[in-house]
Amino acid sequence: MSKLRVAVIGAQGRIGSEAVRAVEAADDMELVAALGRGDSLETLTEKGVQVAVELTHPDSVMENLQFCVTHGIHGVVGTTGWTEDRLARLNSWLDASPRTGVLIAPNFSIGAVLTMVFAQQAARYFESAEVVELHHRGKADAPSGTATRTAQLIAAAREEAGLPRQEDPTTHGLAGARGADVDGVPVHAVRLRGLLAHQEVLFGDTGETLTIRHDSLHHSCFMPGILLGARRVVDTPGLTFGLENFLDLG
Ligand SMILES: NC(=O)C1=CN([C@@H]2O[C@H](COP(=O)(O)OP(=O)(O)OC[C@H]3O[C@@H](n4cnc5c(N)ncnc54)[C@H](OP(=O)(O)O)[C@@H]3O)[C@@H](O)[C@H]2O)C=CC1
Ligand SMILES: O=C(O)C1=N[C@H](C(=O)O)C[C@H](O)C1
Repeated sequence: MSKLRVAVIGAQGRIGSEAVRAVEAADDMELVAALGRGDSLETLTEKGVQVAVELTHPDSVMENLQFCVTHGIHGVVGTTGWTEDRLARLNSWLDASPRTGVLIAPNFSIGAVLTMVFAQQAARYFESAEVVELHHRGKADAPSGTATRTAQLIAAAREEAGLPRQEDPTTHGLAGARGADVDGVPVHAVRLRGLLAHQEVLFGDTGETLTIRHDSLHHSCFMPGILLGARRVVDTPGLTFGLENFLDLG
């Protein structure tokens, strides 16, 4: 069987360099391009790339994906900073290229995906919920894509269960002290040298709290998810949001 022809965009970055090694080590894949800033996207078509793994920057991802989708190259996207407007633009490119698939994964690590699933399950049972995400000092976006997605899932689960929007009793405070409001769920972002990627989801009700914590300790934790995404996206046209869609979570 022929090997999947894969490119990594953002190949010199923290996660991109790890992805290059992971694709090179995968028996069923061939790394045919490793692009950094300033490299021509035409390389992707010249090398016959089937799947581009996009791990760059919120300022770069849209241009890269527009090129990929319009040239029928599938995308596995870890880059964060997604908004409704950006998703709508991506969907319009996909509509015009109906056989092309794009996976956007706010987080490729199994533990982080499970954190989101568990948070979604717990949300209906607690009066209050907040998210704290902690990352390395080099991160461009806040809150993280994972924390944003987690808060959105919690908010949706609360709404489905008929819970009211959380009321904030704060009447005196500094701007930002209560975090960012993501669909009514406060999200707090910490940036600290020495950290990689960590998240705590805090739930509280009368007389008890529940904390769900996940720690990414090395970029290798994202690699099985990236490889799975590359294998699955070629048979999954359109936009898939979240790695959980490619996992058999029951
Ligand atoms: N979904 C997930 O599981 C994960 C997602 N991420 C996300 O991945 C993204 C990258 O993170 P990280 O590796 O830490 O960031 P880095 O800054 O370490 O790496 C990004 C790399 O992309 C390069 N780059 C920027 N623009 C382009 C472009 N147009 N073409 C090619 N290369 C480009 C940068 O070059 P230069 O240095 O010149 O700017 C840099 O080498 C972030 O959005 C982060 O949130 C990270 C980890 C896990
Ligand atoms: O920038 C990072 O490092 C990470 N970004 C992703 C996010 O924004 O959620 C995934 C993980 O947290 C690492």
